[in-house]
Formats: sequence, C-alpha cells, structure tokens
Amino acid sequence: MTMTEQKIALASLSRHLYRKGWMEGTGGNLSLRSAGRILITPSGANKGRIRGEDILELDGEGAPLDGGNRKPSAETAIHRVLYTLFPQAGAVIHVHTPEAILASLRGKTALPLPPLEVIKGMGFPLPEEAPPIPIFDNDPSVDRIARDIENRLRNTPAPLPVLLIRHHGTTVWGNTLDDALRHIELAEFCFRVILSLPYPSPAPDT
Ligand SMILES: CSC[C@@H](O)[C@@H](O)C(=O)COP(=O)(O)O
Ligand SMILES: [Zn+2]
Repeated sequence: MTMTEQKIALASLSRHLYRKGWMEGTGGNLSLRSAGRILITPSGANKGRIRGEDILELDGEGAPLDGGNRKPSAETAIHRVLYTLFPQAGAVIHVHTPEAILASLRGKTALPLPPLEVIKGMGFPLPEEAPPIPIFDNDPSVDRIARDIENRLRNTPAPLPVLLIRHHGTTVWGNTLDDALRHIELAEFCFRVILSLPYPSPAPDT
C-alpha cells in the first residue's frame, strides 16, 4: 500500500469510528507506522471529516514532514511510546467512549477481565486466564502519561494490546490497522459486558 493509500485508509477508519460515536468532539486519534515514519491524525480535527490529505507524516523523531499549519495529534507521544515498546506494532487507535471511562473507574492500576471468549481476538488464547487491562492516570501532560506507560509496560509487558487512561479513553495497538480495529472493537465490547455486571463484584460463592 502506498503512503497515500495508507493515509486514505487511516482517514476512512477515523470517519468510521466517529460514526460509531467513539471519537466525538475531536476526541480520539489514529496512527500507522510505515517505513520508519508515523502517519497520524491532526490535532483538534473533527475525526468524522478527516480526509487522506489531512493525515500528517512524522519522521523518526516525531517531527512533521509535510509542514503546513496542521499539528499532529496532541497524543503523539503515546503513539510513539507504544511503537517503541512493541516493535511489531504497525497501528495505534485511541478512542473516547463512556464505557471506557466508566470501566477505567473500576480498578486502581488494572481492570480485571471476566473470561470472555472474545479475549482470544486480542491475542490471548485462554479467556479463563484473562489478564487485566492496565489503567493509567490521566494527566494534562501527555508526556507524563506516555512516560508512565513506558515505565510500567517496559517492566511488565501488557499481555493484551489494550490500555485504559482513567477518565479519558482506550488505546490499542496492533500489527496492522485491521488488527488494531479488531482490538478496539473487542476491548469496547468487554467494557460493555463489564459495566453490565454488578460492581463491586460479589465475592465468589464459597
Ligand atoms: C476533546 S479534547 C480530546 C484531546 O484532548 C485528546 O484526548 C484526544 O483524544 C484528541 O486529541 P488530538 O490532538 O485531536 O489527537
Ligand atoms: Zn484522548
């Protein structure tokens, strides 16, 4: 796929996620890693109106290559940290959903997952041993969030390609854009199931 075709695919997925109600009010951002560069959505844009020509191309240091007055996502640092931590990652998706925000309140540093079959779709074979989803504190400084993610996930690799930022949203990664889309859909599916369960979870019958 050419760089232009990749930009078009990223913009199309942005519009798709916006239509799902997952990127309202300029929330959310998406990126692709391609040939050592990052293609990423512009900051502050309505994600339902993004076109291929709006996607920014960043060099290896995260500097925009195509200039102009558009700025890359304010959360570029988070995308870059995930690409550094996960060399196989080719795409990152970040959305704002009410379900993610409510789920992020159900754990201090991690959200326990019930043994849902769909967890297999996020690359973990044994749903009955589902690992928790890491939760990171939100912060006005995105760099601080990125550093927190790097420090924690460098030492305890995330078994699932998903993380939650409290009061904020969900971020997933995948080898391809299709993988990342599957991961975000299944992560949000899990949050909807979790929110329908009693909380705090009753102690298991003894
Ligand atoms: C509605 S403000 C949302 C932003 O602060 C941020 O959280 C976000 O997800 C979108 O930022 P952006 O810079 O457009 O990529
Ligand atoms: Zn956000």
